Amino acid sequence: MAARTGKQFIEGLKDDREIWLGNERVKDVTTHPVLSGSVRGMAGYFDWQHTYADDCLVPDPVTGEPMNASLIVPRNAEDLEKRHRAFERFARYSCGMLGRTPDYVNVTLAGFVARKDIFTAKGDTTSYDRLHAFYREVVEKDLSMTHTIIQPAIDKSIGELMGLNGDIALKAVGRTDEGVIVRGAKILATLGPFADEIFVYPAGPLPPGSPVEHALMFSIPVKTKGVIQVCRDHYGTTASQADQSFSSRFDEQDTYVIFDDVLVPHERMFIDCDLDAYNNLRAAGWAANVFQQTSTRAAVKLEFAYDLCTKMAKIMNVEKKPDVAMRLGELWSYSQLTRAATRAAMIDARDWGSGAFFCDDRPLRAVRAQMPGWMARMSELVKSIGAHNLLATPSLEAFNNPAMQPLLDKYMPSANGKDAEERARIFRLAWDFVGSALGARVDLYEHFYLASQPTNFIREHMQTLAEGGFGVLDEYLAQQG
Ligand SMILES: Cc1cc2nc3c(=O)[nH]c(=O)nc-3n(C[C@H](O)[C@H](O)[C@H](O)COP(=O)(O)OP(=O)(O)OC[C@H]3O[C@@H](n4cnc5c(N)ncnc54)[C@H](O)[C@@H]3O)c2cc1C
Repeated sequence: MAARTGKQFIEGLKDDREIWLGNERVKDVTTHPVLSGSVRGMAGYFDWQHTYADDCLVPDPVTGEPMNASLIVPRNAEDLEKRHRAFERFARYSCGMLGRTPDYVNVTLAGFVARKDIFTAKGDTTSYDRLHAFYREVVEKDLSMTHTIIQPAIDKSIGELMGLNGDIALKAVGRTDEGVIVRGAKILATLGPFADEIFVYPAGPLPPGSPVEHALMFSIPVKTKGVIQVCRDHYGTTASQADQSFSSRFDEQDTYVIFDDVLVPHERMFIDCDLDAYNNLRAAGWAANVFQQTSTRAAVKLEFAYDLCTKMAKIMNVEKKPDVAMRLGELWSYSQLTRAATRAAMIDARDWGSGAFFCDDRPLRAVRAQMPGWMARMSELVKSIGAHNLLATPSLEAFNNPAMQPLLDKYMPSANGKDAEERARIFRLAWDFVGSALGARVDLYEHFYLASQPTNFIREHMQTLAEGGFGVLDEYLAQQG
């Protein structure tokens, strides 16, 4: 089965996965009253790839069947261009509100597959063969993957694998003929309850001297015995799509994952207690590969925010008022800087080794480091432009009520000649975007999903320091004689 439909995606979720929501073990995520709206939203993504097949699907080079373009193993500029079109189209499905549509982890996996050299550095191809076989399974079954890669550092005063942190962190604790037994936790797994596979791979290098048992990379079905997912409160609602366009469909959920003595079959273990492979993988172009997807989503989301804010301003007749125009221009600049960085990164793409053709990572890393700040500012701008109007928003169902409708039409119209219903629709959408419970969660997501802003700034400076800076100062000083 190649590129699935929404219906096929939903069928795939009907199993005995262990998902806890509050104190309830969810029997079936697809029919659960609180979660089913999210299932519908994610099913829509799978239908979307067929609706926009020209952008989202490419022929699988092995079978010729349609395949999600995010699974292309990138070998040249044309591959990057094709998958860029898919990222763009997928981001437009939710206007960037869904951070973890399956193309995110697909592109990660395809990037790892492109770096065969890292897995075969010691002359053994077993790990790579397993990874490649898994990749083929993802392509042919169009599986949806979550990833969970961060150690649950509970005590932030010590290292991520020290003391209590090390006790809780995921590690190999035993072996059988069938595979490796793993125990411990990881944070978080966005999309976890709605994924087919849970993919664990290196988040960053482990400190020198770390126990090798933590150096793991594998993927297993979400339904595997012992994989326990603890949900946060769900912010998806049962409201109509018209009233809460995002919250009714796009809460992708974030779970805390416990691996309670889980058997990982050998054929699904890609890095088995190998510190070198673990520590080298991320430096082998991970950011250059994945940030093409994340920056494309960010650009779409920022452009959506610009359009939304401009529409709100027009409804109030203030789109040319200097203080509002200044804020709209600020928002525009974030969106276009993100676009420009993505395009520049694609233009300067190169072979990173082993024929892996990834973007130039520098513009993408720069944008990534800024993005938590830009997204926070975006939320602030939506709120400052929308102001009280974000709450003066009758339900769209109220317009069907003969007693309410004339009142709403008379007292809550737009300033620009559009009707009251249009006004309510736009301001409701804006509130759902940044002010609802889901909006607050998405704000947190943007702050942390690719590490916090301080972590990014520090990392980029340290890398540039190690590379010797830009050389501009030395060149100038040399001119002075
Ligand atoms: C909604 C959401 C979804 C997520 N989904 C996933 C997922 O699907 N898979 C996954 O593996 N992980 C996921 N994560 C986890 C994410 O990877 C971590 O949150 C991330 O690694 C940051 O770690 P942290 O939360 O401990 O924050 P930290 O980076 O420790 O930051 C905590 C605070 O300390 C500040 N700070 C950090 N370092 C410094 C410094 N050096 N100097 C000054 N201040 C500093 C930060 O600004 C912040 O205020 C998700 C997180 C969120 C919030």
